[in-house]
Amino acid sequence: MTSLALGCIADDFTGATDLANNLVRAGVRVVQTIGVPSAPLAADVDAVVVALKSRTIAPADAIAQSLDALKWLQAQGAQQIYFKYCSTFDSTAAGNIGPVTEALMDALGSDFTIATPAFPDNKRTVFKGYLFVGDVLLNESGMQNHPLTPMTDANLVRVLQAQTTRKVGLIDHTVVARGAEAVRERIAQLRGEGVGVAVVDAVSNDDLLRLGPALAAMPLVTAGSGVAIGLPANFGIAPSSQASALPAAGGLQAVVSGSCSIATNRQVMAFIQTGRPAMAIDPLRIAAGVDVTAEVLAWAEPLLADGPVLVYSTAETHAVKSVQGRLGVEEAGAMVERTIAAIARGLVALGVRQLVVAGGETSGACVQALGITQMQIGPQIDPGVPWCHALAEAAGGAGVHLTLKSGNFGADDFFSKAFKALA
Ligand SMILES: Nc1ncnc2c1ncn2[C@@H]1O[C@H](COP(=O)(O)OP(=O)(O)O)[C@@H](O)[C@H]1O
Ligand SMILES: O=C(O)[C@@H](O)C(=O)COP(=O)(O)O
Repeated sequence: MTSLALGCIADDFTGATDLANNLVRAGVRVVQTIGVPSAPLAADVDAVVVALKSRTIAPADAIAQSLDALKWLQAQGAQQIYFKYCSTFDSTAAGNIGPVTEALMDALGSDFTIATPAFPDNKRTVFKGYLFVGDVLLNESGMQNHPLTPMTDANLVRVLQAQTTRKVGLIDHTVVARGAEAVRERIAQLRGEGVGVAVVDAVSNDDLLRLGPALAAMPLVTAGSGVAIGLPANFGIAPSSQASALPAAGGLQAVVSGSCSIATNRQVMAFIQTGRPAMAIDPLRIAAGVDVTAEVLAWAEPLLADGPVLVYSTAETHAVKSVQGRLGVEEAGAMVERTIAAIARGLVALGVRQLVVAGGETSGACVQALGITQMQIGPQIDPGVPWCHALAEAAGGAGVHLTLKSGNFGADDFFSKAFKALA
C-alpha cells in the first residue's frame, strides 16, 4: 500500500484544483480524482484530492459522500485529512461545512480541528474571525448575491456555529502572529473550554506558514486552499518544478461559463471585447424546450478553427434573480449546468482539446459529462487556477487540457491569458 501524506476531500471541482494547485506549487506530487475512485491508487504520489460536488446538496448526502471519500483515503494510507471548502466559506443555511466537518471528526475520533478559508494570494483574509474579500467584508463583496450560496454574515464563528453542534472558538491574529507554539497553547486552552472547532485568523502567507507546524499532529484540517502552503514541510516535502509538468497541448480551444460571479462577468466582457466569437445562453429558452445545445454547437463548429470561442450563461445579479424567480433557484441552476455540460461534451467531440470552464458547480457538471475520472495538475495561470490534463471519455479516451476556474478567481483577461499560457 502507498502511504499518502495528505488525503484531501474538496466540496467542489474548482476548489479541488485550487487546493491541488497550492500543493503542487509547494512540491507535492498530487492527483485529483473525480469522485471517490472505485479502485486503489495506482500512481506514486504524496497527496490525492478527491473532488466531490457536495457544497450545495442536502447535508446528509454531503456527509455520506465525504465519509466514502475518507474511507478510501484511509485505505490508501493517508496520514492527515484535509477538508477543502470555498475561500468565501460558501454554504447554505443547513451546511455543508459544519455537518461534514463534524462527521469527519466523529469518523476520525478527533475532538479538535481548525476552520479557516484564508487565502491571501486571492485577497481572502480572516481577522478577528471576520472574513474579508479584498477590502470589504464577505457580506459586502457580492457573495451576498450568489445564486446558490448567498453569504450574508462575515462572522465565521457565528456562521459555523449555526451549522454544527460542536462549540466553535477563535484563534485570533495576536496568537497566530506569535507562532506555532502560541497556536498550540491556544488550542490546548480552547480544548479545555470544550471548543471543538476553532476559526483561525490569517491575513498573510506568513501567517499560514507559521500556522502549518502547529497542525502537524491534527488528524483533520478544514480550510480553503491557503492552509495547504504550510503543510508540506511537515512531511519533509520542498518546492520542485517537477510536480507541475503536463503533456504538450494541441487541438481546438473553447471557454464555457456558467459562473455569475463578479469576476466572471468581467472576464466574459473582456473576452467579448477581444472580438472573438461569444454566444450567450438564455435559461428561459432552455426551459421553453428549445434545443440550445444543438444551436450552440452548430454556431461554434465553423468558428473553432480560427481560435477560441466562448459560450456563456453568465449574467448580472438582477437577470439571475429574475430567472430564478420564474424557474426556482435549484431548478434554474441544474438546468443551466446540464446544458453547459452537454455543450462542453459536444465541443470536445468537435475536437476541442483546450477547454476553460468557469464556475464551480458548472465545472462539476462538465467534468462529469466529459467522462473524466482523474486529473493531473499543471502550472498556475492565476492564483488558485492551474491548467490540468485528463483523459476524457468524450474525446475517445484522448487527453484534454482543462482549467476549472472558480467564479471569483482570475484576472479580467483570464480567458485569453489561459490559452497564451498553454501555447
Ligand atoms: N443566467 C443564469 N440564471 C440563473 N442561474 C444561472 C445562470 N447562469 C448560471 N446559473 C447557475 O448559477 C450557478 C453558478 O454556480 P457556479 O457554477 O458554482 O459558479 P461560481 O463558481 O461563480 O459560484 C450554477 O448552478 C449555474 O447553472
Ligand atoms: O476557495 C475558493 O475560493 C475556490 O477554490 C472555490 O472553491 C470556489 O468555488 P466556486 O466559486 O464555486 O468556483
